[in-house]
Amino acid sequence: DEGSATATSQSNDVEYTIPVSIGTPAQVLQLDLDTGSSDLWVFSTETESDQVNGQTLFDPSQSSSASYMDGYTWSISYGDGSTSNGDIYTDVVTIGGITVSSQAVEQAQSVSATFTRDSASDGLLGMAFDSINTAQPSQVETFFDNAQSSLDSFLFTADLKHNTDGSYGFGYIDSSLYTGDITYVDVDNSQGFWGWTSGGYAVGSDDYVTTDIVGIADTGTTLLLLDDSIVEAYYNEIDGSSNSDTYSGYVFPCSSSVPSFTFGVGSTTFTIPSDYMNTGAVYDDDSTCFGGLQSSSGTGTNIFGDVALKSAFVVFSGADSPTLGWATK
Ligand SMILES: CN(C)c1ccc(C(=O)NN)cc1
Repeated sequence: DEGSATATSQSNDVEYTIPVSIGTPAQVLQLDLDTGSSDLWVFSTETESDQVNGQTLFDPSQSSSASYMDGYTWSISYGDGSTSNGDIYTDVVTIGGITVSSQAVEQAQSVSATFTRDSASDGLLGMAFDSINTAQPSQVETFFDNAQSSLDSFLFTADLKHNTDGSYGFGYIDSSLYTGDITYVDVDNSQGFWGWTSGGYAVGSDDYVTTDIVGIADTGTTLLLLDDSIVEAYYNEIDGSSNSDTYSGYVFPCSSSVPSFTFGVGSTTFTIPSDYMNTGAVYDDDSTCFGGLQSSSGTGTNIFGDVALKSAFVVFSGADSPTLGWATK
């Protein structure tokens, strides 16, 4: 099978959600497809009511195909400190026309305030590797893994876009979505992520710096998070920029010009346009803008999040030796 789903940009590309159909009759939830985690979890009728804020709730009692996984629980924490936990049902799940008849659907019984505040997302669709799934007493498989036998090719693609809707493809590569060749790089999934190594970077039109940048491709992280040395070199080029305690990151006057950012992919490079590198004004001062590139020292892992991914057409190829493909668009 081959399928695709619209990736809806939420709140100026903070996250991208896709419609996911769960249960019989179908209950459709908007989930954040997240290549940086491996739990499929949903807001549910089991979620503490004071932690719900407009999200659509999955109701397993209304699904004739839901089956309780007795004794199973899950509990996850993300790089930004967000957490959620609960119990687990299996049910039929369909995404972009691809159906998994018995998918573990983790029910949130409790979520942290960051998830409560995120009213645009009814949960997460983890698409990293099974080794980091948090289910107990034994791990459950991702939708991608469960769908492998029905996908024409064992891969999914991400075509995320700036301030507009893009798409995720499942089981095939839509050649109309990119230009030129796809450059494939090796993936190190030993930590459960789509880990890869970029060969270097350039700030604006400055010289390219050859240096290995070991990171992960993470659709569930908004920003590009890199080593302090690179981040400092970047903000040195923006007048009036500073690393703000108030806003927990690099900010600059919205009137300042902002350079593009180039990163290496195999023997080629990708350039993130200047306007992707400015996420806009901070919440309480419309003359202060927040940068799309921030330090990775908080998470300890370099993360090629949406700011980087939306500059390319990206293939997540999940064979035994997984690879990442990158193409311009
Ligand atoms: C609070 N929310 C919506 C989050 C969504 C995704 C993540 C994440 O680290 N994904 N790789 C963290 C938090």
